[in-house]
Amino acid sequence: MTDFSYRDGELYAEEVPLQQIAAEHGTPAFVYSRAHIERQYKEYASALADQPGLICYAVKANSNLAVLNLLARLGAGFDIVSGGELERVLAAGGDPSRIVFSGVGKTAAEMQRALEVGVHCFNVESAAELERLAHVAESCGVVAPVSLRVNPDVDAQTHPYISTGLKENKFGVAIDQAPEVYASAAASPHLQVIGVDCHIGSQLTELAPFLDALDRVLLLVDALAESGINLKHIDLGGGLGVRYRSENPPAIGDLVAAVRDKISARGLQLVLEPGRSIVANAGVLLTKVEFLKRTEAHNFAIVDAAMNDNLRPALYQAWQDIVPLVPGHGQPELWDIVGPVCETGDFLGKNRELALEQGQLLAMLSAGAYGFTMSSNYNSRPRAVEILVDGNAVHVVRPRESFEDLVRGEQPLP
Ligand SMILES: Cc1ncc(COP(=O)(O)O)c(C=O)c1O
Ligand SMILES: N[C@@H](CCCC[NH3+])C(=O)O
Repeated sequence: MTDFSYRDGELYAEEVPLQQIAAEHGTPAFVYSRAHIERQYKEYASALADQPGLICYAVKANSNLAVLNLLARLGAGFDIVSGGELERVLAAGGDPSRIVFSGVGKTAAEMQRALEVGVHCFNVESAAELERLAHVAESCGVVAPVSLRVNPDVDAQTHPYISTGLKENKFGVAIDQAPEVYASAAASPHLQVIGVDCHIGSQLTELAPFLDALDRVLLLVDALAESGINLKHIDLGGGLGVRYRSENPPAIGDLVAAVRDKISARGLQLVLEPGRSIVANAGVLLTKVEFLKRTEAHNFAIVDAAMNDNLRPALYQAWQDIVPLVPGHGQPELWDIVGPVCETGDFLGKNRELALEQGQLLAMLSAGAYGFTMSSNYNSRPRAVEILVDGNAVHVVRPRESFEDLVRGEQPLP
């Protein structure tokens, strides 16, 4: 994580010591590096420089308006999965004509709004959704641009909860049923078929599953062309993994080069939907040790961040590094780093070798993706502040929720 580095024994975000941010803004706090987000996006942009297509950042990874605005200014498109994400992209200045709308359960109201603002296309995930979209388009008097998300039945070799391209997953139309669904889309006067989409999972650390899925989708593209349905683009989804611990995911450039090689002869535009690989290592979660508690079985460090701030360890047994902002003085021991939430599953890390003391500040690394966006108010805990560092500048891009925020708008019975 080059944008978060130790200098003189202290952890910095770009040019700012994280201790200073914790002192001024409190903990828990998500801190993002602008430079990191820009660099990752530009790596995709330069890999795709001579290739017509779109980089549609997956908003679910980190939907902070400042992050979206930064990406919009760099020319990004967006992959959204809800009406809420659509409004966030619009509020951040994103270009609707660069939005792809994914998700298995789009409501009629969400479809209508997306048609009103003119999204690039709907990634349709079932025959029933296609039918609904045709009705909504007809009632709005417009033609809806459609790309079918197909499920290629490929094992992405990732955690089962974030694998999406197997036939037992709920996502997409089974690839062998796709020709039939395409035929009905092509026959509708309210739909315009423009592409094909597939997304096989997240945190992929090998090229093979991407290319395997691509091969299967290209067979479909060719079969459709033979039946007179000519597609303009192929959307390969997101999913490129990052290093949390010792993973070695393919470089962005290598992934794009391998894909381009396979699609170049067909003159297709390439759409990608990266999320994690742009923002994961652009963020850390700062937290403070509230108490140390030694029991017969474990040493617990109870910190002020919890599963409501970062659900990934509880949900996927995900491992993210936890480091001190300034190294502790004592002997390192093994600690379970746990939060204040009343759940045994509320942990940020287990068996971490650290020299800890009460009041010490820690950073959970690689927390820029699926951190704040999966956070909740469970146990009526206010959500953390989000901060973006840009060189020397520190911007609070979403204030910490207050206890008052947590009760606003709710009414006791009259
Ligand atoms: C349809 C779709 N596109 C893109 C992404 C982004 O994935 P990642 O953050 O792994 O790049 C996801 C999440 O897995 C997704 O479901
Ligand atoms: N939320 C997941 C990724 C899921 C991607 C959404 N399809 C994670 O934190 O790793």
